[in-house]
Amino acid sequence: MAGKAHRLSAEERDQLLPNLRAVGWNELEGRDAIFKQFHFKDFNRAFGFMTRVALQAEKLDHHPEWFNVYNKVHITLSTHECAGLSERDINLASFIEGKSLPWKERPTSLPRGGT
Ligand SMILES: C[C@H](O)[C@H](O)[C@H]1CNC2=NC(N)=NC(=O)C2=N1
Repeated sequence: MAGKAHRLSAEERDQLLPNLRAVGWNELEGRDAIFKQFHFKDFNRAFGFMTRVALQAEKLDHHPEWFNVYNKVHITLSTHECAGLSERDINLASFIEGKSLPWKERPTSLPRGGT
């Protein structure tokens, strides 16, 4: 991992977060982190998704906080090193939204607070 993580500036957030908000990521209240709920057809698809994200997380040396029950995966991204949102979180979220997901297995996101 090149360099130390720094918390995103207001300008960086203005530039980087709208794209992620548009696909269902939200900023948490009370913590500098982003959150999204994924909903898959079944456990196999949820776990396959988690496996792809896990392998990429290892590559990036940047890991999600997540929770899985059956076909639901809740993901929180934040950088412990700087106690907040950094570019690493944006990179991991971008991967999650893109290359990790074969088209057919793209999850549909749930509104926050959904079940
Ligand atoms: C030692 C190792 O580089 C660090 O603990 C990495 C691993 N994965 C990480 N993941 C996240 N989300 N934040 C970090 O600061 C972080 N740091």
